[in-house]
Amino acid sequence: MAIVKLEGISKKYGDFIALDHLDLTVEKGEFLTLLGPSGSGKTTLLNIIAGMIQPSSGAIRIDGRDVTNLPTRQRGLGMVFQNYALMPHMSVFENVAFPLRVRRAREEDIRTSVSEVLKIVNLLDFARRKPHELSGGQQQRVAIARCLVYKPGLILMDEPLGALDKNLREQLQFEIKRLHSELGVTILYVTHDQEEALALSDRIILMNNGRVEQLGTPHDLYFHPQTVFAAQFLGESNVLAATVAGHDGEDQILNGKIGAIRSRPTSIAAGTEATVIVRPENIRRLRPGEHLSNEISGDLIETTFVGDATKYYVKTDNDTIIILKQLANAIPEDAGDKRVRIGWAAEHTLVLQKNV
Ligand SMILES: Nc1ncnc2c1ncn2[C@@H]1O[C@H](COP(=O)(O)OP(=O)(O)OP(=O)(O)O)[C@@H](O)[C@H]1O
Repeated sequence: MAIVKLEGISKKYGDFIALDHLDLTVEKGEFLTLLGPSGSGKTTLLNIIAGMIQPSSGAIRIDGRDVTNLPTRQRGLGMVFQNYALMPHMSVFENVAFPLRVRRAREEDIRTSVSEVLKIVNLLDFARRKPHELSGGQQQRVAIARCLVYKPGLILMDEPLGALDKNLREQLQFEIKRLHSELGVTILYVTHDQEEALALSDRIILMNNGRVEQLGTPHDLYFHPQTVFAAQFLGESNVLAATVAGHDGEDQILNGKIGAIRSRPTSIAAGTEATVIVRPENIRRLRPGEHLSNEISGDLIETTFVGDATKYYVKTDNDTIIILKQLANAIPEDAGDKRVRIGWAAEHTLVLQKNV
């Protein structure tokens, strides 16, 4: 288990700033995910920690030791990448044994350790096969075993499941999560897949243009996004412009194009322009006689079935498109109507200062 500390890490390519003065502490035994769109700096950061890219400025400490100028092999970490990089002419056993042979381990210890990790990744019966005789998911498990075999305290994973289909990804996500809790190793994981980040991580760093947009638990990022970017990157959002008007009883009132919007009180002063965010899954189609703090009428212009849920696109009478999502088994009886009334509770209105 390792603690990683990054202090003021920047990386410039000519005039282009790929990473902008980044500070970060990865706690011992933590599963921390770097999430962000393509080009946001995730791989650059991981490669700087690995020692494969030199930062333009800043320092990296692993377990208190300044490793900024140390080569990769002296940093005491393991790496798993998207292209498994297995040696094609070697058996599964020999691929996994390789890091131990490089470290000149004893033959007997090699046999014990390799068998142990192959058992952990459920590949003991495949030890004699060559990589081309394995599926993509099995090959990736060999790559993970090869990393685990020398028991690094810190494992860096860059889109390790990127090449796999959805079912296999989910299966291996589960296995990686199990390995993490069983071995107590610190894992730094790169993905651009928000669902994967939410499913695996203790904390997520959301990256945007070489900077940390938000750092927090999956729950924090999903339920308390601090910026419109965060709200739109994790999950879906309806984003509406509004101005804080004042209070009515327990609610704060905002005025937007769709009319008055009710939220829980915030510290944003009356008269301030704000951005209102409402998650599609928090908006419901209302049955006759049913009421919520926020209600709007409109025309149902599109319905999309997405398997476990149905998405409705409603055009309000003031020409705003609102998306709502309901579990597939929760479709109201009047599902055929074009004219609909939709609503959400005040506690589901998220209010952000404008321009964040
Ligand atoms: N050697 C290089 N020279 C110039 N620019 C580079 C170099 N390597 C990376 N960049 C730029 O730095 C930025 C960050 O790249 P990086 O690979 O870290 O992004 P990423 O978030 O991992 O993206 P992806 O999800 O597509 O892998 C990108 O805009 C990229 O074009």
